Amino acid sequence: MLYHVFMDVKIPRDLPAEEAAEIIAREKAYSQDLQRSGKWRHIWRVAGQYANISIFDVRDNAELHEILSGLPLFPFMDIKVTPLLRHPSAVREDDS
Ligand SMILES: O=C(O)C[C@H]1C=CC(=O)O1
Repeated sequence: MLYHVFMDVKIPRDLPAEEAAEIIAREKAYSQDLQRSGKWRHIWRVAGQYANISIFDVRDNAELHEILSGLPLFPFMDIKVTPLLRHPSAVREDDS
């Protein structure tokens, strides 16, 4: 199943810089592993915001929840999930 996920990052200002940098480095490695696996299909920075729009291709809601709740930045993000399905007018074969 495909999911559109909006992640809005809100790192508290009083989090020590070293701790924040360590969490961000772990987040990057976690994200890149999932991108290489094909489960995290796309990630785009939202211009002007510390936020991203991502597309996940996972088995079901439970797998998506497991992945998102395992994000090192999970405690510091607002996340909105939109499940997607193929549009009946889509012509591209890879839109599913
Ligand atoms: O920077 C972000 O958008 C948050 C997060 C998502 C992947 C990653 O490496 O960082």
